[in-house]
Amino acid sequence: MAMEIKETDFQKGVKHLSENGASKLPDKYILPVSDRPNVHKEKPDVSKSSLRLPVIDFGVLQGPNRSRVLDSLSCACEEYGFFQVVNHGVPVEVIRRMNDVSSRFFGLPYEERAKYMSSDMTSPVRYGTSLNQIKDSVFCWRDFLKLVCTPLSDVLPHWPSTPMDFREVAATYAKETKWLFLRITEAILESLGLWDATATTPEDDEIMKQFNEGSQLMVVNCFPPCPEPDLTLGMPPHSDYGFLTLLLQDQVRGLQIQHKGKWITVEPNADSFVVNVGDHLEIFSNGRYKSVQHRVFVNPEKPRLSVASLHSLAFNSMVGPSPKLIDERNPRRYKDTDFATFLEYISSCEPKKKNFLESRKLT
Ligand SMILES: O=C(O)CCC(=O)C(=O)O
Ligand SMILES: [Fe+2]
Repeated sequence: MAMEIKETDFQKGVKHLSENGASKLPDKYILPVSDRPNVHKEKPDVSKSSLRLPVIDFGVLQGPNRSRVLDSLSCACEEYGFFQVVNHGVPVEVIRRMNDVSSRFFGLPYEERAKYMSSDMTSPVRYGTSLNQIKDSVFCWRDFLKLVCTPLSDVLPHWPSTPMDFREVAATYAKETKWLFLRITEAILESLGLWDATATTPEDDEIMKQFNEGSQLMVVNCFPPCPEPDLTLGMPPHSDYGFLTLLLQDQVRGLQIQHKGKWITVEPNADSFVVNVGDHLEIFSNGRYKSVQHRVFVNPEKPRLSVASLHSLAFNSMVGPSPKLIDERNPRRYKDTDFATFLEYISSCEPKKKNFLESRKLT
């Protein structure tokens, strides 16, 4: 790279570096050999290293053959911790507009994006780079915009005001994904024997009320082209904190999940949502459904964008294994947890070196 790169440049993020013509990856991003993605050098044998996630047809789920889809759903959550939802009912136009406004946001001049930078983890909007730009010793090749979505009317005035249609488009997208999350959650609870779509009880209504009033966070991830993608990652291995994540990824490959001890690339599928089990659902299901580690590799030519919508119970509520899933054969496997415990845990050390879920396991 022609220019000399200073710490202040790293803090400005990877969009800034890539726009300033970085032709070599700065040391700040170079991972130890054992942590590198290893996907660009070898010509991947697609059948071995990539995967089409189990497909959940949402239209069929809402019809007379629901039970068949519930079986596939529970297999997917047990075996992969990931599935894709097709025929999901979120209008294609809502998705297209969200992708479009997100890329226009990242196309704004750096100064405009930087208005939303904050080190306050609870801020309703937070723009930044890497995973934790204060603590990470090695940076990852990712910029992000985090939007707290609950309660929407309180947070909306804090969201970016440029591009002009940002708030309207992102709020519509947030509402649509919340609706889909609630319907998928009903199916997940039913697949665990904890909810019945044909005969809901006051107890069922109460649990869905808690999810309805739960918290939602959206993260727009921007992965610009990277000069030496073999040496770094867009996101290091992690699991998602909440109950479920609904992920919109574009047509550029990048997402990999841990499956049978290997990193497997998830094949993008247009117009579908990738949904994954988060730490809270693993705990709530007493270990039956798996919150699986995943990571993102980056690309030498193509920019990649993803929008993750993360859903959990309200920030102050406790999550523990459902009493109905604990018995003599299945003893309680996790301690109860809440958001404060999580924040305390991740701020105690470099996040990617730690595994919150492991710390919740009873041995
Ligand atoms: O970009 C992706 O495919 C994954 C993003 C992700 O894992 C996250 O935002 O937690
Ligand atoms: Fe994730």
